[in-house]
Amino acid sequence: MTRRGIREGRDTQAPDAEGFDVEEVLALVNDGKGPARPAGDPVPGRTAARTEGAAPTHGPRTREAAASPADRHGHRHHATPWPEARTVAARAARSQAARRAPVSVTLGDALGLVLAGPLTALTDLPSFDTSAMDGWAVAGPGPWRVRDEGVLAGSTAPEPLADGEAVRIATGARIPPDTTAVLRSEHGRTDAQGRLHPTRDMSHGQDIRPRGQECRSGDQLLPAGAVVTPAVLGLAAAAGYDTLSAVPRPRAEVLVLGDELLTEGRPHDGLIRDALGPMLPPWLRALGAEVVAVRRIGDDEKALHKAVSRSSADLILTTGGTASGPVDHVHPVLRRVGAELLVDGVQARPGHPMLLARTKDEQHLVGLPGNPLAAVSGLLTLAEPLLRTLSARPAPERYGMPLRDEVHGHPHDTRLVPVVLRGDHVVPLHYNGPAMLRGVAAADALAVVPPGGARAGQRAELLDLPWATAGVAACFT
Ligand SMILES: Nc1nc2c(c(=O)[nH]1)N[C@H]1C(S)=C(S)[C@@H](COP(=O)(O)OP(=O)(O)OC[C@H]3O[C@@H](n4cnc5c(N)ncnc54)[C@H](O)[C@@H]3O)O[C@H]1N2
Ligand code: MOO
Repeated sequence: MTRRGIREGRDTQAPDAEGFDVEEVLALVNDGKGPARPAGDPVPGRTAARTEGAAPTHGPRTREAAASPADRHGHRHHATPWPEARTVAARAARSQAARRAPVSVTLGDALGLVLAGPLTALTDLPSFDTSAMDGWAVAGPGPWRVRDEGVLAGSTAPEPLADGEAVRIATGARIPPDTTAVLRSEHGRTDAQGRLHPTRDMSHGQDIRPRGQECRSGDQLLPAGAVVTPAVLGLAAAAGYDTLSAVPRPRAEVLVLGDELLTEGRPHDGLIRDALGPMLPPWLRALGAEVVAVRRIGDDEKALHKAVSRSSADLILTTGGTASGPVDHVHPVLRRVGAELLVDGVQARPGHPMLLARTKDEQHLVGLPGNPLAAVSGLLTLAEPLLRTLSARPAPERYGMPLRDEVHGHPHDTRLVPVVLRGDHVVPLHYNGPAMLRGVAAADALAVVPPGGARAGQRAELLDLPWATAGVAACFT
């Protein structure tokens, strides 16, 4: 089923049946008659939207990763275009050094991983001739004499049948040698002498699943690179596997910067709650990572340097400190550790100060801006493609849907705007400012709005939020 198919299927249910009241969300929906307060978009793009017909498209760029040093006085001149930033991030971890060797994992631990080699059948499936129905195994044409003892699933090798003989058999039981067909229980009747008669025509081999019908031992069932889904776990178990060879989850470490952050209670005295510490670990797990640590570093350059230089994670994510404020320590620390800046600012709103650096041959760092929606933007722009490469996951199929409403654009930068799916359209949400999570918390996806904006009815590329497609339990456990 296509993504659209899934969507349409879901949308045919009354939204209220899911406990999700459209009216409740109207306060968030960008319908032009929404809250008096504007959407919180800080960019000077409101007039630019009127040039919507001329909105540039995201063509592929050939320029290699921006390796320029950080400029503490602004990012504009070397900021990477948004589509290119994603490509750079996806390619950054392709080197042998960045990849980890496959691991053997039990089926119970393999969900969501990617197969490091093909899944090859360890047995024929079915591994013996099997009854497809409850009924009788019969030999030759009826009527048949019925044996006293039946054959159940899991029972040892049954005795061969003689011509004119039948035996009670259960679905999944081994077919006795010389059986010619299985007669379904609803298609047979026993006469006064105890002889079994068919009540309808039957064909030779009917309702027998022959050994090897699905596969022969050694057949390739799935190629290397397949994602282990619940169905793959079932197939692997059926085919005889106890463990699978898989690409391990990349290890991610989160470093939360900022002296102003509280970990509990209400904001007070200029202090605010840390929104990223609780949000990032489950989201990173949904993107394929194993989160090895979340550390709170404050605004302490020494502590940040120590944490970065000691980390053995495949990916370090910092939050905050990417801009040019007095305590924005990410760039200085990257210089101190001799990191190579691959992306230093992205032409994206929110989140333009986001960055990607190679700290060691086998280690990368994604600097997420501190504003929470800007951090989400950095997560989806840089961390998602990088983790996808490291975990060998396939790139999701790109797709888009028409916007119900016009979305104002930034003159130069790509905007990522939280949207909800409603029928054949996506509806942009209010509260999409860089410091706000209210929009994205109600959203199904982020719409990619090209520089210059998008008209109502214009198709926008969508970045799925993992829980919108898979459900919270499926993607986070
Ligand atoms: N002179 C300039 N100042 C700023 C620019 C700029 O281009 N020039 N860009 C602005 C933009 S856009 C963003 S986004 C932020 C990025 O700032 P940083 O990455 O350095 O982040 P901080 O300054 O540390 O924090 C920004 C903001 O976010 C709050 N924050 C930080 N961490 C968290 C957290 N874990 N949970 C919730 N909120 C958090 C922090 O208190 C600040 O309010 O820079 C602009 N400035
Ligand atoms: O536009 Mo910033 O990058 O506030 O998020």
